[in-house]
Parts: sequence; structure tokens; C-alpha cells
Amino acid sequence: MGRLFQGAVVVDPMTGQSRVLDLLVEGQMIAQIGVDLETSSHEVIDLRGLHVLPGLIDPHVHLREPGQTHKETIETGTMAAAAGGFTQICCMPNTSPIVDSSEWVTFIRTTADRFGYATVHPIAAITKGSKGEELTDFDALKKAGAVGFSDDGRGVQSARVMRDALMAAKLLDLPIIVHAEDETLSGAGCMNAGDVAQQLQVPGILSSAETVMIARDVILAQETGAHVHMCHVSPEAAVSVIRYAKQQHVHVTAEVTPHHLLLTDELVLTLGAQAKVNPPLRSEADRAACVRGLLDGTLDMVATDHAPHTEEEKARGLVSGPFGFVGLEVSFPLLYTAFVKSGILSLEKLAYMMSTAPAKHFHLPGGRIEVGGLADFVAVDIAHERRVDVARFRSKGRNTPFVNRMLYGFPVMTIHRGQTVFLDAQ
Ligand SMILES: NC(=O)N[C@@H](CC(=O)O)C(=O)O
Ligand SMILES: [Zn+2]
Ligand SMILES: [Zn+2]
Repeated sequence: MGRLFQGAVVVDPMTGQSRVLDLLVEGQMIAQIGVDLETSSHEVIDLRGLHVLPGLIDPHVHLREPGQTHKETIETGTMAAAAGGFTQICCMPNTSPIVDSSEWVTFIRTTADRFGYATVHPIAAITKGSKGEELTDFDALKKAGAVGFSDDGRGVQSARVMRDALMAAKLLDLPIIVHAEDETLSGAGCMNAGDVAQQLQVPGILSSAETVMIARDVILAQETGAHVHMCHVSPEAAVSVIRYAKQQHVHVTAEVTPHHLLLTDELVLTLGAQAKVNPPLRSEADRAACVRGLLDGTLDMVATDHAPHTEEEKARGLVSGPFGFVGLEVSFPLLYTAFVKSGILSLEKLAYMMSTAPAKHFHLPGGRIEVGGLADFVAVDIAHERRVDVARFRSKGRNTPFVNRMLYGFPVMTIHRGQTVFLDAQ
């Protein structure tokens, strides 16, 4: 007996076509796709009125375990992923301790598998302790399951260390994942350097702090032939540098977050620390450039940069509170409402950038719905509007600037490897 998911509009990001189809799931796999499949002897799940997308894939999540379980755990983070329609996530190594040894890579994968809400692909540190000095053992980390290397949370300050990392990663065919921040330029800033920071009389973070490191690293990627992936791109000039590098056939990919696509530093005036994130929310020109970059393929994929912090930590205020927003449970509805419902982007293209593209560039399974493929998919409701209610988050984090927004496209049911891992009770 299989599970027959009936009557949803199945979105195909590869062909750009969507139609009403039934999906038959047997075990962890999709066994059959077709119109009016035979129902007898199967459990039937009625999905009429919903849209089914390949399970979303987030290339940039902070799960906070080991060591910061007051902010999030592998259990709560993957529950949040499931509630947001994500069936696979990559997690960053800036935990405590830093994920710089194969033991922690194995711990994260096996812990996530034990809960089963989503598949977790660890990203291991580039340097020991993410101190920016000595490379980790890339070979051992890859064997344990790391899908790339990053010192996210900090930029690798030394060009020499970055070049050595790119050479080592190239031999293993894995990406170096760049948090671009030159600390001599970002300094002690707490928000974007600009009129709003001046008005509030707080230290700013220059756009150049990000752009110079992106420029440095595409040059190093060109010279070494390695794959470099740029995290959470935010300034207009950085989008231009990446666009140029792609024209020069540098192996560079890039992600953009929903908050950099939708918000600007003006929001700091009203939300204070609740609008504090790194890289910071930038100007309207920067935001618009990120949207253009996503539309023309300069920015390849969406990442949430889900970065949970406690209310007490955020309450320390704009200058001393931590950087970061949770994102897993709101990202799809945010982008659906802002870009698909308004006609700027097709639903197929959004599914491509939130599933197919990360699968392709990080060499992960999934990213499409096909016979013989993993039964990883999400059913979303684009017909009903709902409020972002942080009290209902599975994540321990409540730190989002999108609180109380009215959005369309919330997930209703998430299937991970054939199992129902999220079902909206409402
Ligand atoms: N994005 C953030 O504002 N914070 C991230 C670190 C990071 O992604 O650089 C965190 O770990 O809290
Ligand atoms: Zn970062
Ligand atoms: Zn991050």
C-alpha cells in the first residue's frame, strides 16, 4: 500500500509548467505521477486546491547546536524547516564549539536523521575555530558529510588563507562559502552606514566592507578555478561584481535573503534591534539591485540565513544586541506574496530558486518532483491570507522583522522522504 496525494497543482520548476496531477508515494520514493491514478489499495490524501512544490532547500541555516541550545536545537530548527516547507537545509558551523572536526559533522547529521523532520547537510569551518588562520581537514570533513566550507559569521581576513582554502576545496569539488566582511571596514558598526545611521548616531557598516571581499574572492576563484559561493549578498556594487565575474566565467554562485530583497535600513528607525542583521539592511537602491540580480540570474538562489536569538539577547538593543533574523517559517510566503502574487516572478521560477538551484549548485538530491526521486515535497495554500504569528513558530527564535505581516502561500503539509513531517492544524 502506498500513499496517494491527489489533485494538487504540481509545480515543475524544470519545465516551467504546472498541472493537476496525482503523486503515488511508496516508501521514501515517488513511484508514479499521473492524472487520475488508481486509488484502490492506497491511503488517499486529498490535496485539491493546493499547489505542490519540490521540497524547499535552504543553503544557509543556523541550527545553534552544539552549544547554543537556548537559541535553537537541531530538533526545533528542523521542525521549523518542515513548517516552512524545507525538506533539506545546510547548516552553518558557527556553533560552540565550531564545527571544525568530522565528529561534529557526524553528530549533526545523525541527530537530524534521528528526528527525521528534514535532511541536514552540515557546512564545516574553513579554519580551525573559524579563527581565519589554519585550514581544517577538508578531506575528513567531506568524508563525514560536509557539503562545503565556511567561516560564516566572520569573513576570512587573510587573502592567503582564502586562496589556500579555495585550492584545497577545488581538489574535493566542494564550494567555499563566503561571508564577505572586511573587518577593517565594518568595524564596530551595528547597521548600514548611511543617513539613518547618521540620524541615530550609531556606527555604520560600509557596503564596501562586503563588496571588497566579494571582489577579492571572485578574483581568487578565477585564479584557482574553485567554486566560490557568496552568502547573503546585499549591496548593489556586490551584485555588479558577481554579474561581471559570471560574464568572465568565474565559478561563482550567490544567494540572497528575503530580508535583503524586501527591507531597507529605514526599518531600523521603527524596529531598532529587531531590524539588526549582518550584512545589514541596506538602501532602497541596494534592495532594488538585489531583486534585479535575482530576476536576471546573477543571484542564483534564496537563502533564509535563519539566525535565531533569544528575546533577552535582542533586548540588549541596536548597538549591543546580536545580528540576525529567523527565516525558515516565513520565507516562502514572503516571497510568494511579494513577487509571485504581484506578477513579478512565476511560481515555477520561485520554486527553482528555493529548491532546484540549491540542489544543483551544492550537489544535493531533490529539487524536482520525478518518478524514482525522493518523496520530498510541500503543499502550499496560495488562496488564503494569514498573519505571521510568531507564537506559533516551531523555532525557538521569535526574532523576525516580519512579525504580523499578512501573507499568502503558507505551507499546509510537508512530506520528507515519504513521511508527513508538518501538517497545519488550522
Ligand atoms: N546573519 C546574521 O545576522 N547572523 C548570523 C551570522 C551570519 O550569518 O553571518 C548568526 O549566526 O547569528
Ligand atoms: Zn554570514
Ligand atoms: Zn549566516
